[in-house]
Amino acid sequence: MIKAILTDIEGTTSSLSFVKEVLFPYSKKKLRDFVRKHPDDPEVQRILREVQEIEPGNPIETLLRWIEEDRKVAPLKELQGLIWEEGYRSGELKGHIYEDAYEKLKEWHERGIPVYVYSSGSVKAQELLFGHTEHGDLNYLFCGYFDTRIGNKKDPESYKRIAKELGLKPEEILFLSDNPEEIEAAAKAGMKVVRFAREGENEPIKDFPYPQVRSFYEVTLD
Ligand SMILES: CSCCC(=O)C(=O)COP(=O)(O)O
Ligand SMILES: [Mg+2]
Repeated sequence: MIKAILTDIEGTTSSLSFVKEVLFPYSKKKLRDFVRKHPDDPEVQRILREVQEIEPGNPIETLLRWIEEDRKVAPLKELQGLIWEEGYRSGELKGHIYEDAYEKLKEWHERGIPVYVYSSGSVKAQELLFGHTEHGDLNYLFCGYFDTRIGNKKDPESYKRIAKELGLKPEEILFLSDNPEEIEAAAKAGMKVVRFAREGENEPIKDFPYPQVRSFYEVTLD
């Protein structure tokens, strides 16, 4: 029996194009200035040090390249969260959520089914996105958030760790994602899984051994 739902963001609750064509370019455009304006901010300085530990050299150039390469690296994701915060607060950014995701998440919330988020975006970035949607602040729909600090999304161990943190068996959790490698990792850990192939974003994969849907309306908890 499913006791909790764990959902990805990009390509699942929210559109790929919002992340790739709005959020990523925004962080790329603002990164240099943001770092320059925060020379004494301990969090920014800690992030820059962590970047240099991963890759020695100029951390700003490294971060800009990582954005281009869509690297899911914790310090990049944390810095992006800080940069996006300014955009959300000024109203320049609005978090995207698909209508079907909004409706189904609301329904699950009303039925008392706990929903958690697991995204490569930092926890702060996740809360900002859902905190600034056209439906207002939707963070009440979620019981908790996980990012890559718990582990890589393509590693089955990350899903076992999440289940342990939630005090549940992996088979009691339903994981939703558009990424087939994440789906395979979660299934390997023992979770129930559903892959999202949203119209115009992803195609269903032929002979994929797990269920695939076009929207949240097709997700059932039996
Ligand atoms: C939290 S919004 C930004 C999403 C992001 O930075 C990203 O890399 C998307 O990762 P996901 O795991 O949600 O597909
Ligand atoms: Mg995704």
